[in-house]
Amino acid sequence: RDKWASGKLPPGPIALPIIGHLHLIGPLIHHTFHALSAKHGPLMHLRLGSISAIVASSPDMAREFLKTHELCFSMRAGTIVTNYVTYDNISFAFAPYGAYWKFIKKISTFELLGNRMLAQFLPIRSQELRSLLGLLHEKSRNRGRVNLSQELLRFSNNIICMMMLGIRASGTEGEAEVARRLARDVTQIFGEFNVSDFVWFLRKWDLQGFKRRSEDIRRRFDELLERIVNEREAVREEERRRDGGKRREARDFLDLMLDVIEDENAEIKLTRDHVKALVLDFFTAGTDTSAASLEWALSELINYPKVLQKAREEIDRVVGPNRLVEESDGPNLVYIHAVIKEAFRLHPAIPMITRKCVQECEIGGYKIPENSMLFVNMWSVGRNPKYWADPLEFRPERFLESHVDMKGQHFELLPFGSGRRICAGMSLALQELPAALAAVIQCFDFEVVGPDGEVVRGKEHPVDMSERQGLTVPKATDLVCVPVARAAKVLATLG
Ligand code: HEM
Repeated sequence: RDKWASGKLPPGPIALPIIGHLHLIGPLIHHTFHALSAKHGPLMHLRLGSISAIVASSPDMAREFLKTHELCFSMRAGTIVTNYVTYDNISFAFAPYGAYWKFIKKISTFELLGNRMLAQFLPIRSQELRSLLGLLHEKSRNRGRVNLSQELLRFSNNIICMMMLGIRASGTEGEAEVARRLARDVTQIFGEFNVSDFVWFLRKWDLQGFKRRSEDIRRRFDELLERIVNEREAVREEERRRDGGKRREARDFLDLMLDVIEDENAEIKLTRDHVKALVLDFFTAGTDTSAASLEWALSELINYPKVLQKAREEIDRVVGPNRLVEESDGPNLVYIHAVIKEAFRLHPAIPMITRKCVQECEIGGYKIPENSMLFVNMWSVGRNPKYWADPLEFRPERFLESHVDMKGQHFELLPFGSGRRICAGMSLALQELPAALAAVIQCFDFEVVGPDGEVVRGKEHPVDMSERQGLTVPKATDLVCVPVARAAKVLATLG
């Protein structure tokens, strides 16, 4: 409080005593911040109970915070729930910027999500894609319905589960299914507003039931992981006995991590809890984000048939009528990439990049207090007519002539964030997403099923585009469709 008294804070609405601006916060926080920044400008200060929050809503401000003053914002803003669920804050995404984070960053950049592993897991990604297309094909034979939101989630979760733990969903009660449900629960609860985080005298209270829910999530996750790690340790032991003590080549993330635990000379000593927290991290960071991004891109294509047609023309031109799109086609699918960028502009899976200020600094002539939470509202930037003509139109052409990429250097489009804390799974996502989207539209047309269970006919934009609250923002209502097969020769190759 003393610090706030000296130095000028960025502008913001008038605060109420004690709660500050908490009463203004709606369930979709990025919408609230978008509306408020339209009035108070691209650099705004809010008082959320006893916590100072800074909201940045322009490319220039994003650059100031994420690049110019990167080190002051190199930590993520954790909450009571994230601290607890991530095994008391030992995950990658919520770890403070320091030796542990650097160690994990190195492993994930060069080993787990490095080029070698991405290439090693290519057959898994292709297999999962084929399995998704196979299901759609099967349904298309008798005009069956498919909940695409769920199937896309299963697709991305299976890929992550295989990369992390070597498991995939084969039924409805398998371990990967449990992991999939957990991943959604985690991203949902991480993005909800817990008043106890902001009003100090409510810290001990659990007015909204967050404590109970997070305990339930951590217990379910812990049980699942204990089982998987125990089984894996038994297999490793057995293999070692059989192979005369020889260490086997790491097959997935879990193997890699167990190697580090056993390595007495490792730079950082990891425990089982670290491994669990890291697995949780990758599950939640990698599952929902990829699925939601595909869900939004596909929904926009269904709502904009001319764009869909253009995307297909490109696929037909680049890939031809006889084979399925592959990841290696990616660089030639220029329009598909523009579609992905346009979908990210309007629907960044993580709408706000959230960090914590670890050192007081001055930005735009204003004081940014230490410990304040930073929200860079990329959802808002993507919808601002100052930066985009007709921002609400889905028009991938705007990216065809532009130099804007998604790798954190162009601050008008930051779907994966920027700087040191940029998304660890960006390369994986940028390989997986275009190929998956292209393959789905190469093989199928979709008739949308509305909330009344009937196929929607004659409506200009048949897919409802409202958003669900959470750290990641998927569609509020599932995308349910009747798939209609269109590329017979390609489908025949699926077997
Ligand atoms: C379309 C897919 C994805 C999107 C849109 C996305 C987006 C993001 C964003 C916006 C951040 C915050 C970056 C920042 O603070 O600057 C992030 C962080 C992170 N992402 Fe992703 N992500 C995706 C897929 C993945 C995948 C597949 C994985 C892992 C397999 C992953 C792992 C992570 C991790 C570990 C972090 C935290 C990094 C850190 O704190 O240093 N993400 N992601």
